[in-house]
Amino acid sequence: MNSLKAETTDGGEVEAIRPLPWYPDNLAWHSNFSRMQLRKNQTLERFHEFLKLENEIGNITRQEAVSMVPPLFLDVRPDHFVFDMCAAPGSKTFQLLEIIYQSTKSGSLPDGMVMANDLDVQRCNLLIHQTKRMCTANLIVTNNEAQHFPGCRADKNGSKASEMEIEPQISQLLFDRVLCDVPCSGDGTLRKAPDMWRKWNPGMGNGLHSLQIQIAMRGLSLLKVGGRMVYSTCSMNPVEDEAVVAEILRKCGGSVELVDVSSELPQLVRRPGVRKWKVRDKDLWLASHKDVSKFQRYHILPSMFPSGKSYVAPANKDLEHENGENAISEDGIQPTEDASTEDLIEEVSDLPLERCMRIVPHDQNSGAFFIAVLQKLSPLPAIQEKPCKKRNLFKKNPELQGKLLDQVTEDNSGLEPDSRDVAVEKISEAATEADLIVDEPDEADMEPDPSNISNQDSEETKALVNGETDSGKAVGKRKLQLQGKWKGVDPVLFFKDESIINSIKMFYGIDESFPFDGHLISRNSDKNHVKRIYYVSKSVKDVLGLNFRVGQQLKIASIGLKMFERQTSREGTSTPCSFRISSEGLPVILPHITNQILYASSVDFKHLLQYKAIKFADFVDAEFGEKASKLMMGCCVIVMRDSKTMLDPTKVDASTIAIGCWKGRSNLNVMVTAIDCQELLERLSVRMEAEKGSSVQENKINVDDLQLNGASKVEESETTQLVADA
Ligand SMILES: C[S@@+](CC[C@H](N)C(=O)[O-])C[C@H]1O[C@@H](n2cnc3c(N)ncnc32)[C@H](O)[C@@H]1O
Repeated sequence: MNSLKAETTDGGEVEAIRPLPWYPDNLAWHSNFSRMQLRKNQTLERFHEFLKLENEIGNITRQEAVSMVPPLFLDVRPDHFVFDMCAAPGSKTFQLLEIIYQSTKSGSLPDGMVMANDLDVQRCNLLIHQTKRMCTANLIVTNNEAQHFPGCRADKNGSKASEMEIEPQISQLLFDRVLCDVPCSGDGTLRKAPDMWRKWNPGMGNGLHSLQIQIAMRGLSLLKVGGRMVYSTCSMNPVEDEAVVAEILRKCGGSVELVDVSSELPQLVRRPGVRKWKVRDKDLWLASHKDVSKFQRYHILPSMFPSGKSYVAPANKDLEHENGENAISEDGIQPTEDASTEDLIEEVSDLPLERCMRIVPHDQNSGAFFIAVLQKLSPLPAIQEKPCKKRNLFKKNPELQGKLLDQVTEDNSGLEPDSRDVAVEKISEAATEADLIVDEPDEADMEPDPSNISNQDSEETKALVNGETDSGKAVGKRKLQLQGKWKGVDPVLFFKDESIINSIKMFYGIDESFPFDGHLISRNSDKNHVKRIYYVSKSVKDVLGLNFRVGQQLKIASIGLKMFERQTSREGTSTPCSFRISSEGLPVILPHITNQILYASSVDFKHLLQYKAIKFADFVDAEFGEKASKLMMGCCVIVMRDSKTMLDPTKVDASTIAIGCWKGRSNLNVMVTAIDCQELLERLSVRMEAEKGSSVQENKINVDDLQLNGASKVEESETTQLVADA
């Protein structure tokens, strides 16, 4: 750290890395070094290399500073079930997992979990890659439309689902916390993405407004009463921000509160949300829905304005020219192309939107972000709890349908002759805005009746966690789903092959305290060809035990922690257990392994990492070599001996260094990737130096200062941070 402080580049003082004042426990750091400086200066280059390595391993995450704010306002606890609705590429998901793991002892898993969802498959893959570094059994990654995220029903027949807190009337999985970081026009990133200056136009925000409302509403319907949801965008456009928040507050009619969080994170400089704004459509400023012409009416919605009020044009009154240019409102206000904003009478919202937060770049040298914290006070009005079907819209209100249809047909006299259907669709939208939807789920949305599921089916059904269906009649369809044949998604199956599970338990001497039952997952419906076995936490297991609604498949892209991998034996020898322990899973199962485990001196451990394979006779500690030669053929675990493990070998914690090896006929082979070996060697040299009591040499970065084994964050450039794995 001191060497970084002293560094000068290009003749000028370079500010050393510093903690972000608003991030709790100094866990986020900022640095002003440019990429050029990091490359040119030798000390900084080493620092850069260190950052890259630790980022790859998952000890540090580089991230936009303000992008880390929304999870902080979620007030997440380790036992929380958290839903990250639009999660890719996953920086906030990683942060949420870190918080959940914060006070969890090594070798045990937190009680909570994170469900991270994103619609975009490729971005989902980035998210999976990003969160893989966390090595967590408490994560489900899904690939669904957030606004139609499947609901699920509690299994009333005593499955684990019943242990979860489920609102009885709604009977679906509910979350303690929801992060709703919606897709937005992204103008808040203009500083770091100058390209945005050319691409941006106000239509981008207008086009996203409805989707943002739908996603936020779905988030609130999946939130527990008493739970918190954070709505955020990296846009400063009120149409995507305050207008969305105002509309959801109106729709929720008192069941949701916009929380005043002015006393939380006091060092974060923020500005209050706005209560008045105008809406831009192409080159027109619109102050109220009154100003909206009939041609604009289908993309400029009442909810975009501060009052949220809809003004339907009076019949037979032509409010604008045929070409739709200059709209004249009922008040006679005529916005023109060069209308100045002062000419228009502004609406002011009567909602406490000043409780929203606007973070602007020039306040604390960051990107821009909008954040609103919402709390669910009571169940939402029934109408909002389920996604609605437009075709059922007027089932209970044919009169209204007739009235609106007449009006639309009249209003749309200029439309193509066959556009009546389009018009009906538009009425549906208008009615949705006016909360006139009659919510009647059609058959495909009906919940399966658990009493229709036989015992055997029930087992099978529980085994299938990816898109269950059972109406009693639809067994054929369900069988197909059980085999995981639906498009593009691997099935998620509980792994129950007793012979394999027992061979693993016996071989590694896994003690009884380690819960296997129902925690193992495979993604291959052919039992004989299971290559990987994943481990899931109790929380994830419980979610999988729920019955997701018929027709609403939960598309699971990734789940749990890769714990065991099938290993064909080397040297043609047979081994009693065909599954090796994967590096990712090792920290979780390590405290429970009693066979095939040895403790090596730091010197021998270092040699293993350096040379990757060592003959038994070549170990410095001959006794260790002897013990290694007596291990069973196959996978084994080598732990680095330190003062703690010397006294009690079962005392492993976050600082314990262990690797998977292969015990062959004459040597031990390391089964760790090259990058992991490199990181472990770095860590080892720091540890060995510390043990020797010697101070760290000059010009060498003290990685402990940077909290190598967790917990530091450093900003690489103006807008990039490094977040450590807690
Ligand atoms: C602002 S980004 C999310 C950033 C993310 N929370 C993070 O911190 O890394 C918005 C994400 O929403 C996704 N998205 C867009 N439409 C969606 C939808 N209908 N349902 C779910 N995700 C959607 C996009 O693919 C994009 O990854």
